[in-house]
Amino acid sequence: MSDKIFVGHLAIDSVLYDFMINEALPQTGILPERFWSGFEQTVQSLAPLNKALLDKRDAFQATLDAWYKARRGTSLSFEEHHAFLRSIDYLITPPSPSFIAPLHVDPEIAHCAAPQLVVPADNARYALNAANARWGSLLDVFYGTDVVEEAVGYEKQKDYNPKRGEKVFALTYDFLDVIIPLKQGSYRDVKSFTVRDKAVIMTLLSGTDTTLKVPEQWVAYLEKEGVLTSLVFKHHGLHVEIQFDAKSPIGQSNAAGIKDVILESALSAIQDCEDSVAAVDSADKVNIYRNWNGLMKGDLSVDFENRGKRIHRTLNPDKHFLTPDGQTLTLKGRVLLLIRNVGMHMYTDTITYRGEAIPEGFLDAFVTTLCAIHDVRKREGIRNSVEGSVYIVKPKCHGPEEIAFVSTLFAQVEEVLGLPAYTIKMGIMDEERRTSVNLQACIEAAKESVFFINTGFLDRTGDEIHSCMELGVVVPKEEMKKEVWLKAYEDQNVDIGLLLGFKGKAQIGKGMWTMPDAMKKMVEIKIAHPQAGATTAWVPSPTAATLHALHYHYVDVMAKQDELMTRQKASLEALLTPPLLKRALSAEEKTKEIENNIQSILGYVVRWIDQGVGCSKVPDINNVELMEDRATLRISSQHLANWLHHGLVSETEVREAFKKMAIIVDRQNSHDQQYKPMAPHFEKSVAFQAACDLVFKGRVQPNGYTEFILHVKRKEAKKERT
Ligand SMILES: CC(=O)SCCNC(=O)CCNC(=O)[C@H](O)C(C)(C)COP(=O)(O)OP(=O)(O)OC[C@H]1O[C@@H](n2cnc3c(N)ncnc32)[C@H](O)[C@@H]1OP(=O)(O)O
Ligand SMILES: O=CC(=O)O
Ligand SMILES: [Mg+2]
Repeated sequence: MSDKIFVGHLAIDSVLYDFMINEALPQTGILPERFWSGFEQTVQSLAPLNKALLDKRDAFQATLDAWYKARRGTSLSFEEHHAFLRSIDYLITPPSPSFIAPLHVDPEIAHCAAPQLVVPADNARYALNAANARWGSLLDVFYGTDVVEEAVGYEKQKDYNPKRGEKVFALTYDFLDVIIPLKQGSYRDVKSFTVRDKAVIMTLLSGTDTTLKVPEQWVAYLEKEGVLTSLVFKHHGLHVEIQFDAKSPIGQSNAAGIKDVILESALSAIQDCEDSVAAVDSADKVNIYRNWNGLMKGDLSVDFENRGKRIHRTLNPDKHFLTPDGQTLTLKGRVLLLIRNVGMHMYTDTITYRGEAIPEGFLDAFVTTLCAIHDVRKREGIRNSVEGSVYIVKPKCHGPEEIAFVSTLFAQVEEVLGLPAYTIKMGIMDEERRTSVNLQACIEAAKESVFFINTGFLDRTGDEIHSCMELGVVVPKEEMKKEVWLKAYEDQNVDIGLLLGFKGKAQIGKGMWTMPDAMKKMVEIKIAHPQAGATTAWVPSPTAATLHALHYHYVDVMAKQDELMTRQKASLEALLTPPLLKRALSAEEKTKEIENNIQSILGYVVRWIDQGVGCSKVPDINNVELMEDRATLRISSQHLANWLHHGLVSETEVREAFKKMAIIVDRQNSHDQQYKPMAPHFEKSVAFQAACDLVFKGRVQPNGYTEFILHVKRKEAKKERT
């Protein structure tokens, strides 16, 4: 138990206090007195409003529950449903469209279409890797993933497999031929690349010289001792670097001596303090803040061992090249970092005010912005936002009033920290039903600061199930993706973004790829995101970022957006069509669904509770590894809670399935020395109990959120260990 430091009416945990005084505040120009008094005033003035808005959420849900319950089993009329939602002000009249007007938005957000990486901010090794994920080797991601099948003879081996390498080069040449085409021939026919008279010349195996179809695509190069080592091209605003070293093992495998092809990959990355971390006390919060502070100062580093090798990881420097005219071209070595704060429903006792826990989002907003001042004030060295902005992603807001409230909070933070108005830009997660149905008004409420709208379809699915819990049984989880509300939701987000002038100013983003190892499938499917007009979409790893970057070369998103501006807008009727089951399920289908959900829940929760891991790869019932975080947990737990509530499955069946799947999850984790099995003493496993609570008490969790149960149980597990 750490000590409390008392400042005004605040009682601050000493772990946080020491971090603030010794690490975050120095060099920001903000005196501790100013920080704490501004913080206290904010809590005093805004915490009651925070609470009132949460009460309003509960009141809405109670009203929805009663109305839906009365209509259970009847066919829902859109007109009646619509009139009801209007009558209770759940649905408001959209304001007349007016363009957003954020200023000082970095080019990575405003002008480029590219992948967005998300990373748990509590893991310095991953957090640094994400910051450096701007550049990724195309050869490595083709070679190292299932994009190239491991057919006989083509397997990944301990040493380089040249046969697999040939396939990698074949795919690479195909890509280059499409996006940086030659006037004549193919990259596979090039025996040498040269820079001559401010032009790039490709000499083909036939002896013919050729160049680019569009010469302006070549933007820079590098030479070492008169030998060409690098050529840089630009396509759809993204850079592609071909590196040469004829003496390297890979360079020797091809006539032109190509050592690597490097793609500009993730242009932005979200350091996540929310759904992918397990942060339940001051030590956890400070760990996250310390990583973010190091990223903003530019001095975060980490030492670790990987496959017997010692690695010292720091932020990558910028890259420098020569333009054809002999000028220096500097390209950023790192992604633009954004930070996701927690939602309004989270409270923390890391600081108490007059003895009460405070909204954790207030603490996140103050501390993460304070840390970002280190970057905002920099003029040289390792910089994040060259425009001097701080990008906060705000999750789980319900409707325009809450967005307006967050704007007020951010304005207060700016005032206390002496920052110009709207230094803090807001990323709006469109991931709760009340936000989706009022999206235009939500954006209007943050029009001076909004830098993205993103369809967090995972939380949105959980909220869809919870919102209409009383209406009836929902479809199996997998079938949810085909439901009409989901398509309307995705389309509407793009429609409204375009209507309100996001093009060239802010991102229209799409959700996470949840199968981190299924890269071939991702390459086939995730092209749908830029095709739908999204300027970015989430990926779970740097490898996925490099592969998803291909899609932004194949699709001209800006042209796509122009095309979409005139399409028929998504309908509110479709958006408000609940995903109800309309057919009978076989006993086998039911069992499969229950067991699949329970395996995901247990596999995720056991690591959360016992080891504090907030994001995990967990195999589903078909052995496909899935990314699980609190949003996917919200879906699985709400889904089971719905089936239980409507008697589609019994409590006994679910309890038996929990025990059966716990044995399987224990087996899946048997390689982990730190793992504590749940079977056979289920009643003694805090993790097992937490997982059961999430389902059996799921229906009464506010908005179906999982964090209330998780936090209590994680604290209990931590206490057990001390
Ligand atoms: C609904 C939502 O809110 S989605 C947003 C929240 N979700 C996320 O943020 C997902 C982020 N991704 C992850 O956390 C991880 O990729 C997981 C948990 C899915 C898988 O992690 P692991 O099983 O450890 O991955 P795996 O073993 O395949 O790869 C590890 C390597 O990839 C890197 N890596 C994996 N994910 C990331 C990431 N998101 N950012 C940066 N690097 C990453 C690691 O640094 C490591 O490389 P290193 O050894 O050089 O450090
Ligand atoms: O935050 C993302 C989501 O899908 O939820
Ligand atoms: Mg979410």
